[in-house]
Amino acid sequence: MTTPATPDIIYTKVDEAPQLASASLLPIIQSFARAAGVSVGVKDISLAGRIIASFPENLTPDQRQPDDLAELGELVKSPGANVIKLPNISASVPQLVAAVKELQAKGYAIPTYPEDPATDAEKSIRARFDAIKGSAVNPVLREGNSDRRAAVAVKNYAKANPHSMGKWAKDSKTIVSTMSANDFFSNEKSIILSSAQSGVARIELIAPDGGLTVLKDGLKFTAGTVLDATFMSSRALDTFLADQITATKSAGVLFSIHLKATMMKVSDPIIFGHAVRVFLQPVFDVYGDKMAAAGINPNSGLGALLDQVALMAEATEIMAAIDAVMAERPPLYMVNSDKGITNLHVPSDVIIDASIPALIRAGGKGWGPDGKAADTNCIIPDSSYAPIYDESVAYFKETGALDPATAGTVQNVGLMAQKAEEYGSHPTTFEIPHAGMVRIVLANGDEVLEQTVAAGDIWRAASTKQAPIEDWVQLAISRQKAEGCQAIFWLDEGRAHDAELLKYVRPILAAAGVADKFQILTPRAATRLSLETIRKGQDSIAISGNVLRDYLTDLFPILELGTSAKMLSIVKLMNGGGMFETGAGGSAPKHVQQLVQENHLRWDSLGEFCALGESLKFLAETTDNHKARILGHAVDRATQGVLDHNKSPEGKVGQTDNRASHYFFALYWAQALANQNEDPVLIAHFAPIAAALAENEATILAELTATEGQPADLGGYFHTDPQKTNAIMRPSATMLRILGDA
Ligand SMILES: NC(=O)C1=CN([C@@H]2O[C@H](COP(=O)(O)OP(=O)(O)OC[C@H]3O[C@@H](n4cnc5c(N)ncnc54)[C@H](OP(=O)(O)O)[C@@H]3O)[C@@H](O)[C@H]2O)C=CC1
Ligand SMILES: O=C(O)CCC(=O)C(=O)O
Ligand SMILES: [Mg+2]
Repeated sequence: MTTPATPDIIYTKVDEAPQLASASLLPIIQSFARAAGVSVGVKDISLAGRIIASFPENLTPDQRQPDDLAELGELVKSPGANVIKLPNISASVPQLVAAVKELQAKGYAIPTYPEDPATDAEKSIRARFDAIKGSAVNPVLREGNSDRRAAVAVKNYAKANPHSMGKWAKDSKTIVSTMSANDFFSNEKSIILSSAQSGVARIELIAPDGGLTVLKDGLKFTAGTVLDATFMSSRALDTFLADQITATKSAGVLFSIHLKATMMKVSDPIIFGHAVRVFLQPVFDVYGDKMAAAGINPNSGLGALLDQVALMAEATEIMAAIDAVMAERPPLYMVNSDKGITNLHVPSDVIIDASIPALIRAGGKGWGPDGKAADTNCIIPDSSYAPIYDESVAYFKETGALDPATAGTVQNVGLMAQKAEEYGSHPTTFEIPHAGMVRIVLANGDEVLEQTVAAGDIWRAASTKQAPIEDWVQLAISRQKAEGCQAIFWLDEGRAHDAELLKYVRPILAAAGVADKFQILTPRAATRLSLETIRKGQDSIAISGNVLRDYLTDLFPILELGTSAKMLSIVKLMNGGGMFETGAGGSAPKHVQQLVQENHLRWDSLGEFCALGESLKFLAETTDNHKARILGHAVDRATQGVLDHNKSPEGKVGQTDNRASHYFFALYWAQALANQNEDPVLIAHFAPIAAALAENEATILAELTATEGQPADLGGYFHTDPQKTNAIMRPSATMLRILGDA
């Protein structure tokens, strides 16, 4: 038996809006690529696909599917990798439970998610679900550091067509609140491992009576790794949250908590659970035991809590107690005020990297329960990165909103390779079961990074390997050289982890003779300087660790471009391949709701266009395929065409939507291929296609929009029906015929 050859380019099947967009765009890409002898394959990394792949023994042979994520995880380590990665769902428990329910209803005998696994069988099922939960995809694929920026054409378009910005009032009551002690930032310790210390290590918790619990065994560390350990005190967290409830109420603003329960999939759902519990403290004081016995876990959010309380014998009594407490509390920042969905309903609804920039873009306003915009207390318990938002809020209060028509740009070079800083993985985060001392015991017996902890504290270790750090600094040097602009390492010498990173950064810059081209500033100071720089119309490169990479590549794009969906996001894989992430944002669940209600998809595929162009040019470079190069340059011209002619999707029925935007992309792409003069075969192939697409514009657009305004049936949410999705996303028979797909 022969194994099929790996396609030249791998496109990813994901979820929600980007997957709907792919149902329209990918066949266009495949049809164009085929003409140039380039194959584009698909790997399924959707939440439903990953669940199905995890339980083969429960499924019939035709329901089973291979573990595409594992295959891709291997592929990205090979020099030939060329992957276009779209944003996928990083599932919270409520999303995971909903996806399983949908699959079960479709006849897939997937086990139910065990909230409280008791038997060995349940524990093993739970372990499989835990591997699917949270940011389970990106950390596996990101075998390289991150280069995210707005393509020049995209930035110029944003300047010429500035998006709306809310006004900042000098007396805005919006603030950022964070802990001042006993959090991850203040408790952090960090070391660089020597070669004697490398090898197998374990994490132990020692009780005051000497009893020893091994929290984790069999860890493997390489020499040169930066290893950190820190913890957040649960008692300090609860006191902080209770104080914030009081302070928010007296300030008369909205209460909001901003976390990253997806990437920080162990620590942040626990912190979120503390917020739910402290907000409803009087209810938990009276009914906590009964609620726990009914299987309620506040970490899953207020939404799940209310659903489960409704099933309890004491439902009426407890609901009345909840209503009474809520009436006394400050108003909550809302996810959807029409539907009564609060900030505390679902741990993954409010995701810090997107939520705070959206609020800053709106002039410091969040949505309240009355459906009106209001000033907000943005609560970010850990103080490691809260200063960037605090400083942004302070800066805009002082100087007014940024003007996207004149602002320069902040690009990002992010330390991301090989799960740097454990962002997105977290095999070494624990909710501490009893008081004692946690320490890491290294291969040579050294006991390091000791922390004294109490029951309930959230302790975590994070490691960052030497090779990715060195690669990141080199990437920063080459990006600064290419741009010639300001470049800042966002590192705080006073923070344990950053101080260790600087032990690598400074000598590499000095050896390359470029130390004078870079500044090293704390995140707060770097925020201020970068905002001042772009306000003057100049550019800056933010060189940051993994968490700030995530935060900054939403913050600046949302201010400069209106959304991070338009970003160019390149992952230069360390073993030589390339991964091209589309945009820097997520999977826009709101866009799916709109499609289902009125068959209009406002997802903008500009991120996909940018990634596709880069992927084709990279293929041309690595395989010396000149047709791929022509195809790639033509993609850039098509993207420019979509921008120049204002053919990006807009929000309302009757305006251009995703499908119509793809028609124009195909038209401009075909025209660019017909009008080049390097490859006659491509000209001969694409000239008639370009002509037919242009001649039939009115017919195609009419076919694409015929059912706009009416509800659309996708036959599912997490696992949509392929035929139904195809019918909705490719409704133009004329276009299918021209592309040879009918
Ligand atoms: N790389 C990845 O795989 C990532 C995955 N995620 C996942 O995505 C999901 C949703 O995350 P969330 O934080 O809500 O953020 P999203 O980025 O999905 O959505 C925030 C808002 O940004 C706008 N937006 C995002 N992408 C586009 C686009 N292509 N075109 C137009 N507008 C866009 C939309 O605004 P409007 O409503 O105004 O149109 C949207 O409501 C989660 O499951 C999360 O885990 C999140 C980040 C990255
Ligand atoms: O993987 C995730 O959950 C989100 C990733 C993300 O937000 C980013 O990398 O910008
Ligand atoms: Mg992000």
